[in-house]
Amino acid sequence: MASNSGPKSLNRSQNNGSSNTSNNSDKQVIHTTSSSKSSSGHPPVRSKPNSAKRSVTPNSRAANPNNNDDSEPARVRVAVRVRPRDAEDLNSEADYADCVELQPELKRLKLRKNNWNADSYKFDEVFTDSASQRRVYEVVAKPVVESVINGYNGTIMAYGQTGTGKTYTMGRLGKHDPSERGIMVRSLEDILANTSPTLDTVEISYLQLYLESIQDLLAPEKNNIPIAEDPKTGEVSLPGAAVVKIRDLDQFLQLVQIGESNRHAANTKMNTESSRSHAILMVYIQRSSLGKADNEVSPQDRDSKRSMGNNMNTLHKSKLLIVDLAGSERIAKSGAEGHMLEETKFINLSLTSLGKCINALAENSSHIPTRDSKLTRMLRDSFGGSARTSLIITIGPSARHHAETSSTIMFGQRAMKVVNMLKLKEEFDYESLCRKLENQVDYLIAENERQQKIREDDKEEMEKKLIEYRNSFAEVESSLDARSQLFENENNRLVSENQRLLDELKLQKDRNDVLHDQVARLEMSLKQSKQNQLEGSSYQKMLADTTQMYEKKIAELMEQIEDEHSQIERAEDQLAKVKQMLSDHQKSTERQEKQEIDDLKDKLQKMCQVYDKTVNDFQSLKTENVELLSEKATSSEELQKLTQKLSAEEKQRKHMEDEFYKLKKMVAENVNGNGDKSSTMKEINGKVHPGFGNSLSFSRSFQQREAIPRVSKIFEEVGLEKTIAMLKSQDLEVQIHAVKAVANLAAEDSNQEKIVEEGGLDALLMLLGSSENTTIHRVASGAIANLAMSEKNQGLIMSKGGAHLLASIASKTDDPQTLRMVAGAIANLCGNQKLHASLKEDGAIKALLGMGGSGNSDVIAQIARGMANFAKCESRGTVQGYRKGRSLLFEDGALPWLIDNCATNSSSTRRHIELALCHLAQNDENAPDFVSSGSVKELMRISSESTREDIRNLAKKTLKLNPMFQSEMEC
Ligand SMILES: Nc1ncnc2c1ncn2[C@@H]1O[C@H](COP(=O)(O)OP(=O)(O)OP(=O)(O)O)[C@@H](O)[C@H]1O
Repeated sequence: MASNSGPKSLNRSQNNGSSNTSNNSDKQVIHTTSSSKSSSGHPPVRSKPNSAKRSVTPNSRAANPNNNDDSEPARVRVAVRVRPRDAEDLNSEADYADCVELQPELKRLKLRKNNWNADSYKFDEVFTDSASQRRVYEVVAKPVVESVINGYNGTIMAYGQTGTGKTYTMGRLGKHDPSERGIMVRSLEDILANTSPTLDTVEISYLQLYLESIQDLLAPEKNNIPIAEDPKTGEVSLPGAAVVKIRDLDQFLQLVQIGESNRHAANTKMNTESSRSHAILMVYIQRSSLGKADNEVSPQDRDSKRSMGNNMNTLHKSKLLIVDLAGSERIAKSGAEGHMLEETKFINLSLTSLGKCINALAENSSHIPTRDSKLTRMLRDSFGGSARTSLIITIGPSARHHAETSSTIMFGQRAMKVVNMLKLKEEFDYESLCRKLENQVDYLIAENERQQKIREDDKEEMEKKLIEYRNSFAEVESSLDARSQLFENENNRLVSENQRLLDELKLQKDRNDVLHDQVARLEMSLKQSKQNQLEGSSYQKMLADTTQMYEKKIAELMEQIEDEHSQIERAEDQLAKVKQMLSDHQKSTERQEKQEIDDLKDKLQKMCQVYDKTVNDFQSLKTENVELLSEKATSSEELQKLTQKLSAEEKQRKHMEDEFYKLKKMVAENVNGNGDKSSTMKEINGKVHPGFGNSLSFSRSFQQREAIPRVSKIFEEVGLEKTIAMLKSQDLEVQIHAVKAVANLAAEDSNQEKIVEEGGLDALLMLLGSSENTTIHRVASGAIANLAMSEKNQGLIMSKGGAHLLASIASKTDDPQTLRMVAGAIANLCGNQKLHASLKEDGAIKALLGMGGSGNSDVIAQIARGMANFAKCESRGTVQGYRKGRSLLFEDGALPWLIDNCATNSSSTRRHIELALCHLAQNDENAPDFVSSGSVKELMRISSESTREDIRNLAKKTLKLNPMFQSEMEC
């Protein structure tokens, strides 16, 4: 009930006109604002009357969809209840029909005006005399109770004539029969069931307003309790009243019982049990949002908590007033006198005042006379305020009280027009928050002190450890410095050592290659020597024949001398002696030569062994580079020893030659005395080739150890010209001896020019073309190979069809030695770029590659050398710009041959092949062949795996410069 001093906005009346007729009442509107509300228009409350366990409805606080600042309009709800007829009514044979006609299904009540006329009134509910206490509670009180539990203020009030059942409806305790329990008990039952005994608080005050004095029914000594009003909110409170916290329903029942006993009751004529005071039960509920799970707190509460920075305890404070008004009877009718009259006046005063306020509210008056009585002051919030209010008006059935009944009905009708604005009251629990913060501060202070103590205790220990750590760190640091320096020194040493080893390795490789070439040549010489050795017997025979021829000539001379100087016996004797001496010496020489040959054979055998050992050593050197130095030293030492031995042998041989010439000279001198015949010998000696007998290279000397004494005699006799002429001999044996002699001479550079001049080259080529003898082929090819080392001779060989002849020989034989010689000859020719086209045209390149089919490593080595020579010349020509076009080698299948043989075990051969590939790859016009044949991979392998750094660099450079190779590498 808002007063003029209260907020104007809270004064609302439903402007739907009068409801005293059925037509008007149909226009009434009941406002509902929440979909969660029950059918009665209020949020549901779970009722557990018989349950000892108290629980909170999870969503009970979500009833108000509006936020805290919004108000919700709610009209005062009014129900009418008719008391059953009592004994007096029965005695007077009063009938309802004489006064009211109930239409509960229509929620209407007809008040009979006379026998033919009645007024119909619409209420929110109409209870007949048979309505149960439970139903009345469910319909009238429970919605208000739910609202209060949810934080709104609420009022449930009974208004009616004395004896019509107000106290029965509101205050019945039902101690013996729970079904008899009235609204007070049932309300507390629901409140306790839906609040938390630990988090929420339920308290009550029980008062009566008697003679405009507020008395405390729980503390009767408290009388005339003043009403306090908050000037800002208009909140009414009774600070002097006892407030008792309710633990359970039994406690509440006891308290109410106590209060009832203290309630003043006076007999009146109308009702000896009549209540002469307004009884007011005030229930205070305080609910905390703390300690609840989010699903137990309404969204609004959660939002509110968040907006407060969380952890702020939100308190919902609400108040329920359950008012059992004193009876509203007429003074005259009640017959009250004296004190009772005074009571009645005050009762009527307060009720009249309440009626006026309600009328004013119903008529939307600007003045609400709330201050006219303490009752209206106390109920200020219940009518026109922020509380949800339900009013139950009680009427009797008797027509005798028609006027009171009518008055009561009209009171109820007017009350129905009052609309309150419900407002959720929420405040923060600063007290508990303060307590909590204080506790937290205490805890933090204690924790801080504890931590401080721990830190102080640890500080000294930490400082000690810090000093220790620093010392340790310094030690470690200096140790690290020392180790770092050590590592750096060691690293530098290793780097330089590595570089030195690399240099040494490179040197050793170079030496190895040189040595390998020497060994190859040595091997070739040895093989030739072997061959010569095999043919030694023929030379011996020839020597014997020669000797025999000399003896014959000597004999002839002697006969001539005898004929001419037969008389000179002394001379004959002397000659005989000389002859004897010569004979002896010849025999001796033969023995010596035989012995020499045997010795040379032994030495050759030993040398072969040394050679084999050297080869083995070199093989080991290839795989174990570490042993290279020692092995090479051994080999070199052995070779040096052999060279020295051979040199000694050569000296010995020369010595024997000199002795032999001396003897012959002596013979000659002794024969003719004046040396006339010596001219023949001189002539012979003069025809000896100037190079013959000169100091030769190691290999050359070695080859000639057996042959030279005999060959020298041949040349002494026939000379180079005749020897070359002997190449054309019909006698195969002579041809063979001659070709071998020429071949031996051709091995020496200084002899080559002379050989060519004397027609040796032509003769050799002729032999290649005409002879079918394998030895001739092999030896002649070898000789041509040697001659082909000279650029001048290369041109001659080619111009004389040498390449074609060599190719022809290659196609005829499968003798590896012959093939090796032929391949070597062609390989030498390949080193002359001017001859390339002819070589190709003459089939020499094809023949060269074809010889690889022999599988002989020596032949393959010569082919590889030829390819390298050819490719190198082409590359040089291309770079210098005098050559263009794709390599001539490719047409004869050189590239696949090179790729196929690239993995050879021979390092020398492999090096030649790698060189050939790299040179070929330098010509851009060869690149498509490389790409299409997949040979770029081999170039990539060479660039990273070749044992020769210069070849690796050449391959890298080639790959880098050619875009086709680059794109192929990216693929
Ligand atoms: N609905 C009811 N069912 C049965 N008995 C009832 C009912 N209503 C009232 N009574 C009985 O009627 C009598 C009067 O009721 P009650 O004392 O509650 O009236 P009242 O309106 O409170 O009167 P007063 O204003 O004088 O206090 C009581 O004996 C009560 O038990």
